[in-house]
Amino acid sequence: MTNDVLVVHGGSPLHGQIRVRGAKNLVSKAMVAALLGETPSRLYDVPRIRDVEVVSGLLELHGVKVSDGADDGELVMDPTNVESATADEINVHAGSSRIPILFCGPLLHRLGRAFIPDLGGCHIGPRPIDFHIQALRQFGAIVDKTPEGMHLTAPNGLHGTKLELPYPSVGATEQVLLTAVRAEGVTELRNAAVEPEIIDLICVLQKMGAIITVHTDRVIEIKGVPRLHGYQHKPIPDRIEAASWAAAALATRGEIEVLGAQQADMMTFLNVFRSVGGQFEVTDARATRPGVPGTEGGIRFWHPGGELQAVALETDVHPGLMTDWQQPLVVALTQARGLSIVHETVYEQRLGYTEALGKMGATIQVYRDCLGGTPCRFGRRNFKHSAVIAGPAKLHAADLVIPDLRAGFSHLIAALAAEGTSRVYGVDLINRGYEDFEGKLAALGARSERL
Ligand SMILES: CC(=O)N[C@H]1[C@@H](OP(=O)(O)OP(=O)(O)OC[C@H]2O[C@@H](n3ccc(=O)[nH]c3=O)[C@H](O)[C@@H]2O)O[C@H](CO)[C@@H](O)[C@@H]1O
Ligand SMILES: C=C(OP(=O)(O)O)C(=O)O
Repeated sequence: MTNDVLVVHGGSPLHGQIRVRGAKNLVSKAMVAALLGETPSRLYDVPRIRDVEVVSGLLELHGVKVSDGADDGELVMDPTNVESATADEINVHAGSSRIPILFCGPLLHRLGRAFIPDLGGCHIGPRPIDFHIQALRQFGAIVDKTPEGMHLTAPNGLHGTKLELPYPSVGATEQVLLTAVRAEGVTELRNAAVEPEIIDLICVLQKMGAIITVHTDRVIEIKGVPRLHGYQHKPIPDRIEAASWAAAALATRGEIEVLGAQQADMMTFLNVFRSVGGQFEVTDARATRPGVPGTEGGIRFWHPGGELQAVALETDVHPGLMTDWQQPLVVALTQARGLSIVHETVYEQRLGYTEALGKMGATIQVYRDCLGGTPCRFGRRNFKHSAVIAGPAKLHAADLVIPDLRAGFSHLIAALAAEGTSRVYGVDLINRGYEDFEGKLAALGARSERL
């Protein structure tokens, strides 16, 4: 049995090189897409994270054979037996991830019915699924909600439709894509999410035989096709993990090269990183002579010495600043001189973790008002979704309990930046989205051990 507590001896800069693999928020969706194909799919550079295990388990319950390919990180998914699977124990996956909701369309296409257990994922707000259900109903699904989950049928099949999302939700956009690709007729989705992970999922679906057009202004058009085949795909790298390590370099006054990190997907983050006073260099991949391996590209992030500067920032849908970058960045902002303002506009309860940073010596005040540029959906309601961070603060060690994935990583960074020895409880949650983070910490010279 593993002990879920990491003892972190903080106060030393992190230095070194680590590598990020395929993005958690693409890989899990690409795995679901494999269900839509009639032949096996291959995904490369898949990270060993808990969410991949959960989705593998779900696919297997539905009759997809999931196995490792010849290369490290290669996953082969063979969906040829889906029609004969019983999926009896689907409820064991209740609460473990948000991905089950994306099985609706693929299962309705293949089996004409689906059961979706209660969802999990990070507790960062109520996370309703009303857009998903509305969209599925518009495609022709009958959705019956019970206390254990959702039962769906499509007695007359699924048909293309015109939809407009009330907010450009990533999950609801993926729901529409995964349903529309094999629905009869054309689907037009307005106010769609256009995160790089969505575009990469569209690439996967196109490789499978789908016909999808991404228009300007968040409009996506999908022409349904009767059948799809398997794909081979190397996912976009994990830009959330890359930014998390970048923030760790800044908060600990260190230097980390993140191999695999891609500038184009991180532009907004890089602008903030530079505005705070962090420095980075994009190290492009270089080929060498034939027969000699080239070097892999990435981004090197470092603290240049001296003081960091306070900034005002607002999270938003793409191309805005990702909400998942917010928590690691805030730890770095505790070290910046002046008052930083953070307005979280994507999730209404994603600042709760700042309380623990306060116990470590950070000065952070949270507000219900929309501080910063634009009023958001959460203004004048009871959500503490803005924060003012006064720095620089001297962080000291503390006992911390990890509340969710990104907040967990930010607690870890805070413990690494703080003087003294912290105990971080519930650290296994970080494995949900960060591959071998303990190995990477060791490679960067961090001093930590399991209790
Ligand atoms: C596994 C995965 O990819 N997770 C990411 C995905 O989550 P996820 O897909 O769950 O996030 P969404 O983009 O759907 O959520 C954005 C906002 O829309 C709201 N909403 C969403 C659906 C719905 O039916 N009704 C509704 O009101 C949510 O409560 C939230 O306030 O995108 C988020 C926003 O980039 C990221 O933080 C998560 O890391
Ligand atoms: C919120 C996140 O993930 P999930 O949607 O899987 O809970 C995240 O990756 O930070």
